[in-house]
Amino acid sequence: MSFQEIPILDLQEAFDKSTKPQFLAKLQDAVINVGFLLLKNYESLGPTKEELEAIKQQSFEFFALPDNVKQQVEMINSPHFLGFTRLANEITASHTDWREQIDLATELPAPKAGEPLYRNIEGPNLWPDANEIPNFRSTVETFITKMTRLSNTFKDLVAESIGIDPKVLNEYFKPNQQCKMKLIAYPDVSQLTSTKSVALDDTPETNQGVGPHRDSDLITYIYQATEHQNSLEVQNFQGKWIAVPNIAGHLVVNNGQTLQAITQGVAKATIHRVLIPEAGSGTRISIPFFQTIDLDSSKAAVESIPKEVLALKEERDKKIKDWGVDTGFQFEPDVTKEPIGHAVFRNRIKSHQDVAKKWYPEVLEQVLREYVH
Ligand SMILES: O=C(O)CCC(=O)C(=O)O
Ligand SMILES: [Fe+2]
Repeated sequence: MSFQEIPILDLQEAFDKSTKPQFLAKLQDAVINVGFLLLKNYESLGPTKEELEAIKQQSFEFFALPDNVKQQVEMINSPHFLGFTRLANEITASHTDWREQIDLATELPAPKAGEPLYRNIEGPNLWPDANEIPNFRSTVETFITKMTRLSNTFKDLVAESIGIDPKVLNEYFKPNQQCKMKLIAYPDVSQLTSTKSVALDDTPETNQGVGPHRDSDLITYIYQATEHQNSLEVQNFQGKWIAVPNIAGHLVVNNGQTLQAITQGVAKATIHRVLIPEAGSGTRISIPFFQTIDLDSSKAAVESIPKEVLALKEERDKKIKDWGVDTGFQFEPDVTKEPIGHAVFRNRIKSHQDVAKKWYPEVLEQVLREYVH
């Protein structure tokens, strides 16, 4: 039977010699057989309770800003796919996502002319007007700093749990590695009655906050900031949707396709989705942080994975094959052909076609030819 619940891990167990083996065993099982876990007791590296509360407050403030203020930082103004996406203007799995969001990242300069196009994934943020929301930038930057620190340690533990020397993983990173994040607001269904879908002729009857997808990054860390339950769901390998419990102080951690690719498929990038919050439950705020690797990396998968670990992967995949469940089209990285940035860039183009039309019309055309709705 495929997983029926999301395992909970206590990060402090990793820092005590007597509990580390059991921590790594639980982590290995989560990474190979689930693709998701809940993480607690991470404050020594990650954000504190107060810092989480602060970013939640800034999210509410940001989404409450007048439309014209939010639209000053609309993603269409950024060749780096950073900035605000208005409600119902994003597509996943051929349907409208009933959410609004702002994409933010480690503050980096834009690439120079002549560099590969995909390096435009990196660049400066579009910060909302500080007169309107004065504490926004500093709160976001603190959050990025803390999450970067936590994720740097956590990826080493993930590597260790599947028998990879963490030093090998470090070769996929560069100094000042970009990390990305989003503040997302999912209005509850009662707030969506007069809203029109921008991208497609769709209605909230799809119940799609965000459609089924795999993340394309290395590892994602999600802070479910409001108390909504039964919103974020994970598809187990028999096709059953399992709700990710929302427990105060626990971060959701999940594998992305990059981790899957560089671990020879040992780590599974599990499909997940978000449902529209129930009427009267209020707007759901969620804050995912995406740990990414050097876009220029063409380094193939790690070779030095122990046989016992590869055997666990085979065992899992054999069952998935028998169950016959997998869905969704996405550009999957194939580092033997192109640097990882190639696939990441094309996934951004597919998700934000209006931005792509303005900045990369030719690549958009290619992407649309390869991708059938
Ligand atoms: O809203 C959430 O909790 C998760 C969102 C998500 O899966 C994503 O943006 O990739
Ligand atoms: Fe996701």
